[in-house]
Amino acid sequence: ATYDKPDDVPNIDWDFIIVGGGTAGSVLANRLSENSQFNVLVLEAGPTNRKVTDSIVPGLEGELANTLYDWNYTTIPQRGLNNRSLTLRRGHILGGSSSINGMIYTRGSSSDYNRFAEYSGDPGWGWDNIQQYLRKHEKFEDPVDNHNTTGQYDPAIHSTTGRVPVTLPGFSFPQVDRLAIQASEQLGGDFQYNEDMNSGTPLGLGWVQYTIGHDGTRSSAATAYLDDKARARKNLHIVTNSRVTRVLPDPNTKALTIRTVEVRVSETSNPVKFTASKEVILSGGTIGTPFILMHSGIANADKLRESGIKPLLDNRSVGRNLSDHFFFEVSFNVVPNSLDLGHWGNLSGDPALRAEALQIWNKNRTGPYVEPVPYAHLAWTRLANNITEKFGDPSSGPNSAHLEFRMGAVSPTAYDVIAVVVSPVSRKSTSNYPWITIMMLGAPGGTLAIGSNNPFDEPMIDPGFYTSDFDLVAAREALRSAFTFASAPVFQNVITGVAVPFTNATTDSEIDNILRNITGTGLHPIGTASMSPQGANWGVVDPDLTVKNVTGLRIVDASVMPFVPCAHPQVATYVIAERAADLIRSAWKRT
Ligand SMILES: Cc1cc2nc3c(=O)[nH]c(=O)nc-3n(C[C@H](O)[C@H](O)[C@H](O)COP(=O)(O)OP(=O)(O)OC[C@H]3O[C@@H](n4cnc5c(N)ncnc54)[C@H](O)[C@@H]3O)c2cc1C
Repeated sequence: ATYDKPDDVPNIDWDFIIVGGGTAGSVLANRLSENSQFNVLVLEAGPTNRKVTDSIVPGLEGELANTLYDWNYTTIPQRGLNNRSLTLRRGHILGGSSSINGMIYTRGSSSDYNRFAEYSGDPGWGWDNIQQYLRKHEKFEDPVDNHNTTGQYDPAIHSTTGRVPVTLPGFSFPQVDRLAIQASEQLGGDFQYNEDMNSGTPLGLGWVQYTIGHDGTRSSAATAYLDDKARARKNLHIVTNSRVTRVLPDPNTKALTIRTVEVRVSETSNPVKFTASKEVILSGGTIGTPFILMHSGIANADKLRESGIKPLLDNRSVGRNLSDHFFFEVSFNVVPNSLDLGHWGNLSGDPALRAEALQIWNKNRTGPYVEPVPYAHLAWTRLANNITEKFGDPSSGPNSAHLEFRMGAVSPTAYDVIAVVVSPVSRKSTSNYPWITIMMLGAPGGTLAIGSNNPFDEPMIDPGFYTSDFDLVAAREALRSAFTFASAPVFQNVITGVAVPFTNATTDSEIDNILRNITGTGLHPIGTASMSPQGANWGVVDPDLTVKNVTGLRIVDASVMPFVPCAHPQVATYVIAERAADLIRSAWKRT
């Protein structure tokens, strides 16, 4: 059943309460309620995903920014970015960020998962073991336009029996696609063709895959895991517009036990409480989960006291270790009419064309709106060894990338350039948890946005881009690689030169200043409630994702990843949630 306010929820003995019906939360809701013995309650702060056209139509993804469906976070001014603040979008809707994201489907490298396993001491997070969860999660389908996909992906490594529809681009500019493939053939090396970047070895250039179905609609955790069949289960109850402000301790137990949540619809509404007999599972995401923990008194006790919050448990890792990707765009001017974009050349700039694209999508689910901005190819590359030797290697191993390039004849603002979007994988410091980035509870000498103890205040988010030498060196190298790509002979009669703002930049310091002015967040923050080995005195959760030194509380979302994978992280999030469901079910089978 679904409800749109907590007051309507019937009085039931809950086994599990899931906080956040986002990417991971929706997976858990489905998998745990497969057992009809378990009563499952999902509390989601945002509204329903149903009938939200901008979420359903892939081409309208950009329209979701800064709406009711977005938490609309802003980072604190970034020292490394000439003091600019960045917008940090997060889904505020059933399905969470999977309902508003860019739908790019990338698994990362095998060593990304093997590093999770080694770091946590649990081989279950390794690449071999997660294959079963990839199979449960993915449902590969033919692309919308039914084109011949031979050589564009490797069917042997994809599942057609999971829940989330995934496909290849179903709308393309064939001439532009040929240019990318020819450039790959001509350049080889970093840009050599990789038939399927989701094999565990992502390096090279290949075709992008999307969480979009054969029917040309977005597949999200909500559409795939909270479908009509799941919603009809008598033991699954989903309530939207319900913001969890705190989790509360059981006053009757000696050891810290947390199975109660406090919910408020608005800042002025009365709190409503729900209690689970088995577990409360936090799936509020990389920002939402540590935010709830902090307001509940689980974080650095000194910082909590400074904010007027009574500490329950002193855990200095909560909210730290945030890692994200950063990105910038490099555009190249082209010879007029050298790109064959047919009718759609000015899609992003012409409202009439956009209306037409939507009309076509509505009529038969085809046309340019079957995709977000149509980048047909991605490339994943590594930095040179002399750089990683000097600055350390933030990647998980030699088959893992440092840089991602998204290439196409499109940029978010124009279709008449060759655009290469570059996402260097951000630096991850080598020691444990030094990279504080959600500084909700105070930077040294700073003031706090939640010093008021008000869970409706904004968190202070600090991704810390370009505060280490590595970041700028990596970004400069990424820019050089983009130039290398554009120098492929196949572009000789197409590209006339790099566009603004890089046109006249020659020295490192000029380039650095531009990078500081244009770099944004890749929208991939992870790690603020990271897993660590069982019994470690750092980290937030054990490898089974139970919160350290607390009974009854688990965390399942992107915040538990100790490292950001060399990938857009939704697949890793889905996989973590699928495995977590197994861990939870087996934990409660034994009792
Ligand atoms: C605009 C955008 C584009 C992206 N593009 C891509 C992409 O193309 N490919 C890719 O792989 N990844 C992409 N990502 C990242 C990816 O979507 C996320 O990493 C992933 O979905 C995170 O899943 P999660 O379960 O951790 O959090 P979320 O999916 O964000 O779920 C958290 C849920 O908890 C709810 N919540 C939070 N706090 C509370 C509270 N106090 N009470 C109740 N509910 C609460 C939220 O409303 C939300 O529904 C993108 C993200 C964004 C925002």
